Amino acid sequence: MDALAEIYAIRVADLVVGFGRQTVLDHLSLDVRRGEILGLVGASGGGKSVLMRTIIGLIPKQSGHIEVMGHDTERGFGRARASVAATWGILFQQGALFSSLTARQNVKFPLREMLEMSEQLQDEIATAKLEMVGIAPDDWDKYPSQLSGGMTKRVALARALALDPSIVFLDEPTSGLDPIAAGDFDQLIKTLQTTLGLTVFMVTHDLASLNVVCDRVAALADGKIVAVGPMSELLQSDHPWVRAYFHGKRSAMLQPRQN
Ligand SMILES: Nc1ncnc2c1ncn2[C@@H]1O[C@H](COP(=O)(O)OP(=O)(O)OP(=O)(O)O)[C@@H](O)[C@H]1O
Repeated sequence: MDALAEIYAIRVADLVVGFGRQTVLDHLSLDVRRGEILGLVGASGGGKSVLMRTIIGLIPKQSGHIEVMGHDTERGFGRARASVAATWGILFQQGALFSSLTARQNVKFPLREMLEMSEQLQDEIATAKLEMVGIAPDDWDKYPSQLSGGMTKRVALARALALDPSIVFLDEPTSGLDPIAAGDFDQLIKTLQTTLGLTVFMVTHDLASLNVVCDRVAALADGKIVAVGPMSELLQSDHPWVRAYFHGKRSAMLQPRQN
């Protein structure tokens, strides 16, 4: 493995992705360091989900280069591709739990699909993951419709962690949660980063999450990453979109009002 692959979990270089005549990502480059929590911000419809989905291979790229944990994601299908895919877990925007399966069965699902192991071992791993994300035993056999929004996100996170990935992709993990539940979820992500050494790639509009949990923040505008660095640096950025995002009317509302 080359020296850069030891530093970076994800390397995206000169990536172009589009649909028909629309170019969404226009020669975009971004490196995500191993073990960091990277927050991705950008305008609605700006291409954050497209970037995430292209990295994990759900959307084809037109050109450019993507490497995950030192592997070119394009090279080799079958076994090699499966081993790359097993290095990440994904929490989609809508939680996306299977509604006909209980919390525990949802977490068992990837174990059953990807590994050969006894039912008992699947149960043990699933319950360990549910405990890790703070779901109490009374809730393990509930169906998604019986769980709160915050619990659903936690179960979805437990499922994303089922195969012990080294990277997790989170698409707006705190959307729809009240500020207390969102703060608890942020804390959980931070704890998992430190205890498991996870690399976290997180799309979010949540200013508090960006400020509290992200080691670095990347801003996507006009199909490119226009600024990347710790939040303190992003706040100093001269880029017009980044300035508008962090210093616009809504973020100003976070400051106490001067009467
Ligand atoms: N499968 C697809 N086919 C065609 N167009 C698509 C597809 N997926 C996304 N797009 C288009 O790509 C653009 C970027 O969408 P994307 O979902 O990445 O935005 P986003 O930055 O995640 O927005 P939001 O913050 O609102 O979730 C949009 O114009 C969208 O319509």
